Amino acid sequence: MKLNIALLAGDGIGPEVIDQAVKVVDAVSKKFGHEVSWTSALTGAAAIDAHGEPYPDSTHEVCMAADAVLFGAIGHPKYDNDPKATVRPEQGLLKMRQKLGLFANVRPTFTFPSLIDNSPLKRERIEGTDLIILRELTGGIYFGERGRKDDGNTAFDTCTYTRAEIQRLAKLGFELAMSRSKKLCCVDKANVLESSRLWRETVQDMEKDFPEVEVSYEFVDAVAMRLVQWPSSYDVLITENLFGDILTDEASVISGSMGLMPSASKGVHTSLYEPIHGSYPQAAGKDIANPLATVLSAAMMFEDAFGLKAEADAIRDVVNKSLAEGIVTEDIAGKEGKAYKTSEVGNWLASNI
Ligand SMILES: NC(=O)C1=CN([C@@H]2O[C@H](COP(=O)(O)OP(=O)(O)OC[C@H]3O[C@@H](n4cnc5c(N)ncnc54)[C@H](O)[C@@H]3O)[C@@H](O)[C@H]2O)C=CC1
Ligand SMILES: CC(C)CC(=O)C(=O)O
Ligand SMILES: [Mg+2]
Repeated sequence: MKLNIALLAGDGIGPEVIDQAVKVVDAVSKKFGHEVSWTSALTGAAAIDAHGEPYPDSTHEVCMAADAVLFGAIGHPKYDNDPKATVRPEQGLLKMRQKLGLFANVRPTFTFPSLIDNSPLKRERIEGTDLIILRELTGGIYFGERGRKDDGNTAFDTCTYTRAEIQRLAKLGFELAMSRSKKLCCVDKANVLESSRLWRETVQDMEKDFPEVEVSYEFVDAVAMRLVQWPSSYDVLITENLFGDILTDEASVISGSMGLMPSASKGVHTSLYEPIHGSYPQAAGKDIANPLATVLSAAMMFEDAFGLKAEADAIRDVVNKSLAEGIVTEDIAGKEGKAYKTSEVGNWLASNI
């Protein structure tokens, strides 16, 4: 099979973790007889430096022409520490999600058998965790009207959702629940927010179309607590953009590191695969970041975008093997264990696949 993949490395550790994913994708493709064609393009601060904007049209064209997009991360401290910057890398991420119509971000949270004791949470709490947070990705407060009042001292951001936006995300959530344990949790703040009340009302209306799915409705503040208290009690959770962003970083603690959690962003025009973490600027250029979240995102790409499950499983198997054998970066190795470089982990994965 010919696999046309757009490659957006981005900023910070993005290029380093993407390099490892490319090695693994090339290795698994070789093993299974696929031909990979990579087309690279700039996003984020790298694109601002080269083109003056963080998601140039040329990058969009590359994404649209590809069968799938593999993305690293964007973000640079020079913008993070300058609140007055008007062009920012993150605008590129949002524009990319919007222009590609990537409305559903599938973020699984799971544990790795050999890492259970790496989590700061107790083994008995997290064992058996296998949940998916389905985060709405092109609506809500990240895309709503925002600004400053004339006095400059009052700022506002608006959270807006339409019924149709909620329905398309919730439909995926119900379908996902049907393919798993038939349990769905709608996470909102309907005791306060009108947009959350529309979420709840819309999901309640959809229940009749999926009578086998047991739906619960929980407030986001309580979910933030229960997620680390008793994560294995959840299966599929659906939620809006901001809540999903925050809850998934929190949930990564269950697995043991932010550097482990992959995601798939499903869309109208294409699908994009990306780690849930950011550009981790403190580690940029040091060859220490964990590449596994990006490698596992590539596994999701094989399964979802190309329907190649055996290839995806081969990647997951070699990742599990690397963890079991201690071929891990410093975030997992801890103070006593041997820490491998990002590139060493990538090389090991590619040669053991
Ligand atoms: N999708 C994206 O491109 C995202 C971009 N960002 C951007 O990234 C920049 C940094 O943001 P932060 O809030 O510091 O989030 P971050 O996710 O980059 O890093 C937070 C912490 O998570 C850990 N971490 C993240 N990735 C890791 C990896 N691969 N291996 C080991 N540990 C890892 C590190 O302890 C790090 O300090 C900002 O400019 C932000 O806007 C943030 C989140 C997502
Ligand atoms: C710019 C942010 C919305 C990026 C982020 O934190 C994420 O997508 O998880
Ligand atoms: Mg985030």
